[in-house]
This record gives sequence, structure tokens and C-alpha cells, in this order.
Amino acid sequence: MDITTLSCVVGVASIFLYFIWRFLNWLWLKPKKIEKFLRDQGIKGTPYRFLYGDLKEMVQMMNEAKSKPMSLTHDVAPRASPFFCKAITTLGKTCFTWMGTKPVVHVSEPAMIREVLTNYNTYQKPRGGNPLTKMLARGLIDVEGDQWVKHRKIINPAFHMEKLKHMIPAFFVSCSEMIGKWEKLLTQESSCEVDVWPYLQTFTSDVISHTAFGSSFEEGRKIFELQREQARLVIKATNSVYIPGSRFLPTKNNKQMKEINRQVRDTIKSIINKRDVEMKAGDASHDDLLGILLDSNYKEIKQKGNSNFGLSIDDIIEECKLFYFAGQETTGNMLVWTMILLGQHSEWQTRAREEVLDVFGDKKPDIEGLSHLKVISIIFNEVLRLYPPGILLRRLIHQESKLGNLTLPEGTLVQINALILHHDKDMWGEDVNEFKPQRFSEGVSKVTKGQVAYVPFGGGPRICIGQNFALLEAKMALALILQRFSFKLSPSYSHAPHGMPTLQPQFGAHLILHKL
Ligand code: HEM
Repeated sequence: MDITTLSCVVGVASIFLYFIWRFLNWLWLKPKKIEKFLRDQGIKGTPYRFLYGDLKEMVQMMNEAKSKPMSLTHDVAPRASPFFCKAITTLGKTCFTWMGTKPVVHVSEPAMIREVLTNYNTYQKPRGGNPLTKMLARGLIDVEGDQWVKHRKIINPAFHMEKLKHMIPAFFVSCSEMIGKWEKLLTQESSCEVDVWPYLQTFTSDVISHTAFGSSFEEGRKIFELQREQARLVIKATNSVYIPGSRFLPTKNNKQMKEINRQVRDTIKSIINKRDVEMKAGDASHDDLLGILLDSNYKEIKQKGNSNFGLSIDDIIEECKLFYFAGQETTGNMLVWTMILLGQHSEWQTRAREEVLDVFGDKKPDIEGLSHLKVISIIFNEVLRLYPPGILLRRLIHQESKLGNLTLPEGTLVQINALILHHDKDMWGEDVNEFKPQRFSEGVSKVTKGQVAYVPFGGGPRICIGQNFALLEAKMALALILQRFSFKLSPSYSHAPHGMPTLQPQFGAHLILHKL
């Protein structure tokens, strides 16, 4: 072998060994080093297991929990979040587990939670993992730093109370349609059993279709159906370890997801183009989310004199997709748990109805009255405590950071388990698993003693932008329902809160509706 061939062979072998070493480092050496680093600081955690970390056990425990309903109590964390619940009970409130090769540090101390939620530049939304999840929605939820500031500033006006006022008719119309369907079921008898869950899902998706796209409501509906299918495919894809590059393989799942993505984008693009033509023709200031967003974007660009300061068409498409993803299922879940809980706790249903009849009689609810519903507000607070739609918040750190007295290595995921936190006896007292809306009668900060321990809408600068929208929509729906029906849990209701991806009733919400 001559010297040139030899150096070629040595070169290729070195490159090969380098990649083998990197691969091993990623798969084994680095996680084991991090595990020791965390243990040396006195936190307990699960041992790192090759490639999967705790993924297999997580899926197995979830499947086991899902296999049967639970008794009718509000101690729901062990069923809805079984793996994390067990980890925190056995390893301590601050502990670590593994998401594949990434360490997940669980934080429960209010001071630490405040730090994580406030310091949004250090604690960023997780990136990496399975890039196919990005097909679901990007937008505001997926940007950081200056980009996030820009997006949030432009989108904020769409959720101002002043603008939300204009959404009230859409809330009313969509809810009246749902109530009309229930009334039809009750034409023969004064009461009957209804699984209200699918109706509430249709209601919240219709609301988004109406409020996001106004007159283009039908196209909005089509987008929603596609997004729902996309969510199903994404969950399927994320339930296994992601092998880098596998998203480019022409598998059935990948092809379907790409096709849905294309259809959703094309539909939103055509709505935006139509608006553009209308705007140029001087026709149209639309009071829907898209119209306000386009207007706010236009003003920002005009004020700064440069289109770089605004959102691109692609950005706007992603924001519209995000409205569905972030706003439909969450609000539907909140409403379904409210109906289930009021079906179970009839004394609170009566109090809520009395308040509604007091404020509106049998008239159509208006924004003024909705803003003054005190009993309903504390009921929602308690429902969101016991059954928060988002059961956990996750962040990723990109450089070694101090959190309380811990040093967290780069690449650590930090997890706030909202569901478990809301069921923590040390914070809420012995009656933590009881439905007691009165605990919120003097406001959230009184009951949490000013600590960050109640996070149904997240917290800090990245708190849910749609919080007021959701609460107003839910108040309208509940007020209209209470004006027309009383309801109780049906004997066929199976209590089965399930946490993937948001907290929902796995076997539906069977109630006996009674026409008033
Ligand atoms: C009961 C209903 C809702 C609940 C429980 C809820 C919950 C949350 C939570 C927990 C977060 C923070 C996530 C994190 O920090 O990682 C969040 C963020 C967000 N939510 Fe909601 N949400 C609801 C309704 C809505 C609605 C109706 C919309 C829009 C139509 C919406 C849009 C968003 C957006 C865009 C963000 C990202 C904010 C940012 O990163 O700046 N949400 N939501």
C-alpha cells in the first residue's frame, strides 16, 4: 500500500471513528454523564436507559391506565399522568426522568416555577424531537426572543377585550346551534341521555372557524377537520423514538401528513388572498381574528416603514393554524369538565343557574353581564384547577443554567406538571381533591398566597394569549345551557380523564339533559 492510499484509509477510518464516537456520546456517554451530574447535586431520578430513556415505561403505564375507568373522584393525576405522578411520589417533587436521551427535570417549587415562566429567553419552548410535530402548528408558540416579541406584539390586538366584544355574536350563534340540536333530541320527552362531548367539540371548532375567518366560515370548517386528522397522525408519530431523517421516508403516515399540510396551507392562503383583494378594493375591515391580524400587521409595517418588521404570509398561515390547535380543544375540554362537574355537584349547578337568571333572565347574554358572572368564574377556576386542559408545561435550556440551587446542563428539559401541581395537598390543603369553587371566592392569588402554583393558562410573558377569549366563549356557552337545561351525570357515564395530548374524558360525557 503506498503512502497516499494509506493516508486515505487512515483519514476515512478517523472520520468513521469520529462519527461512531459522536453517536455513542449522544446515545450513552452524555446521558450517563448528565445523570451523574444531577445525582451529585442531590436530586433523585430514574436511571438512563439506552435510547428510549423512560419512553417505553411511560407508554406502558399510560396504556394500562387507559384500559379501565376510575372511580368518580377528582384524584385524577395517577390516571391521566401516571408515569410523572409515580416519579414525583417516589423520587421527590424536584426530580429527573428521561425523554429518550434528554433529561427532564421536574420542578414543583413555586419560586422555581416563577423563574422558569418569567425568564423566557433561558427557558424556551422545546425544539428538536420529531420535526413532524411542526406540521401541526408553529406561529407564536414556536418562536423565541425578538421574533416572539414581534409576533406577540402584532397578534395581541386580536385578543383585546375591545375586539373580543365583536366575537360575542359568533359565540352566540355557534352555541345556539348546539342547543338547537339538544332541543331536537328532547322533542318527544322532557329528558334524555346525551354524550355532550362531541357537541362541545363541534361548538368550539365552529367558534374558531367563525371568529378566525368570519365570512369564510365554511373553508374554516374544512381546515379544522384537516387539522384534527393531522393531530391524530402527529400523536402516532411522536409515540415512538424519532430517528433523524425518517420524516423524509415515503411512509404512509409521512405522505398523509404532508398532503394534509399542503391542503391546510392552500386553503388559508386562498382566504388571505381574497382578503387582500378586498382590502385593496377598499372594501373591508373584518372584525375576525384574521382581519385584525392582517390590519395590525399592516400598521406595524407602515409605522416601521419596512416589511421586515411585519409577519410574512407564511407566518400568518401558521398563526391561523395555531388558533385551531391552541384554542379549540382546550376550550372544549374546559367546558366538558364543567358540565361533568356540575352534573355531579348539583348544588353548584343551581347556584350558577340562579346567577345567570339573575343577570340575564331568559334574555340573550351580553358582554356586560358575562363580565359580571362571579359564581361561574369561580366554578371555572376550580374546574381548571382539578382538570387543567394542558397537563404539563415544558421548556428547554440551550446552555448550562442555574435554577434555585440547581445547575442544569445544556439540553435539559424543564417540566412543570400543572395537573400534579394543582392536586398538591401541601399547597391546596387536605380537601385538595374536592370540588370547592368557594376556595377561589377571594381571587386566585389569595388562595395561592401569591405563589405560582396555579397555571391552567401558563404564566409569565408567554401566558396564554387566548385566555379572555376562552373564558368569554365558555361563559356564553354555560349561560345559554343553564338557561335552558338542567343536567346530571348519567348512570352510563364512565369517569376516565385521559391526558393525551390534552385532558379529556376518554369515554365521553354522558349526561341526562332535562329541558327547563
Ligand atoms: C380553556 C382554554 C385554554 C387553555 C386552558 C389554554 C392554555 C394555554 C397554556 C397553558 C399556554 C402556555 C403554554 C406554555 O407556556 O407552554 C397557552 C398558550 C397559548 N394559547 Fe392558550 N389556552 C386556552 C385557550 C386558547 C385560545 C382560545 C387561544 C386562541 C384562539 C389560545 C392561544 C394560545 C397561544 C397562541 C399561546 C402561545 C402564547 C405564547 O407563546 O406567547 N389559547 N395556552
